[in-house]
Amino acid sequence: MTRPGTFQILARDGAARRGTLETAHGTVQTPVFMPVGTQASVKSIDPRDLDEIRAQIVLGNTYHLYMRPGDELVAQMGGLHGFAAWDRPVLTDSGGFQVFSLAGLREITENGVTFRSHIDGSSHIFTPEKAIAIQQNLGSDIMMVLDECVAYGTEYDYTAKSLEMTTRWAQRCRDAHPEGQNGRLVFGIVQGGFFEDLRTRSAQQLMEIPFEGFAIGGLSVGESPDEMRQLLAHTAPLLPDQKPRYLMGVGTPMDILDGVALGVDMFDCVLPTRNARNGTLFTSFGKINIKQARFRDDPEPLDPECDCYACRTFSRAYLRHLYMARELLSYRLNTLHNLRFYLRMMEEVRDAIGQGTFEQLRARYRAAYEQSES
Ligand SMILES: O=c1[nH]cnc2cc3nc(NCCN4CCOCC4)[nH]c3cc12
Ligand SMILES: [Zn+2]
Repeated sequence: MTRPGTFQILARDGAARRGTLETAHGTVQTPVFMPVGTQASVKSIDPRDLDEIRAQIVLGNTYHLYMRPGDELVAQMGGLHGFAAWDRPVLTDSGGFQVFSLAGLREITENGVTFRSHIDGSSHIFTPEKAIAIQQNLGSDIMMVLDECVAYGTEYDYTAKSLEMTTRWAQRCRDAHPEGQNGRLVFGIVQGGFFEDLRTRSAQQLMEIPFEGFAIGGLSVGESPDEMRQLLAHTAPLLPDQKPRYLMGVGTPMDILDGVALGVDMFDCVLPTRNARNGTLFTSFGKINIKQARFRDDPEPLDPECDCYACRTFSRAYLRHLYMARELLSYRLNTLHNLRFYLRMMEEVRDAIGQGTFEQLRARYRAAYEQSES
């Protein structure tokens, strides 16, 4: 087995790269989209479904699993792989972002972030060492450092100080899980808010530390699509060419294609699974909402170009009925379809980079997604 952490670039098309990333639970073909399984489950579908739609790697959230059922219990049950019967790679976020967006009464000190549980109000602290220890208990293949994701609009001085602390925390995370330890990987996270000089400083500091990959954090936090793309265009090329680049929390189909064009290799987002549950479905002809009356007696498959179980088996009329009746099957079929849409798009992306036709692919999706706001 090739050493975990090995990242090979197989083809390039402009700044877009097609590659493979080795992990302790197998090889990941990049660019890759990671379905989000916050509480050790990708909501409403099971590991057999994930296999069928050809998901390669899923994301778990450290904060949620630490809170419930507890990382010690997950470790006892064989880590996320044993607990959730998923035998492919898992990436876990470090919990920092969720603490800032979910937990109450937070305080940030050099040692870490203290907070109150959003479930029962009990108080806790995440230090860099604790964040890594939790992810080790979860059996994560790719662990994220504990970082401070500053809110959109944070002023320069605070952002500058924060990125310095995030770098110190990153070093402590690497020290807590040295390179190569039991085949698990640790990724640094670039911060620096929306200031290009601070992004450069954060990237330069983090690249001094031997991470197996680098994430771009602090984006998709309420900024405009143009602001995100501008910061991405500045930051992605700063990161080591021979290491995977991961854009956290992104995004719409067009955000992902634009990210690939700027040299990003890994993505995660709740959009396909969250939108599935409110009836918003991604198709090769744009985004639709299945509850619209026009689908009431439509006998056609949701998306004739999609190979998922929902599109092979049922009509739009049936999918609309299930949604209007709030049948649980609606969540399952809509989720299967939306995730398959994202995963099939990534398959097309990887093929297109290999053939030098990525820009044509991007233009095709833009034609379908420009008008329906992404
Ligand atoms: O700096 C970060 N550090 C560690 N984890 C993150 C996760 C992140 N997730 C988002 N955005 C998620 C935005 N979603 C878009 C769809 O609707 C739900 C929110 N931005 C993120 C930034 C970070
Ligand atoms: Zn489908």
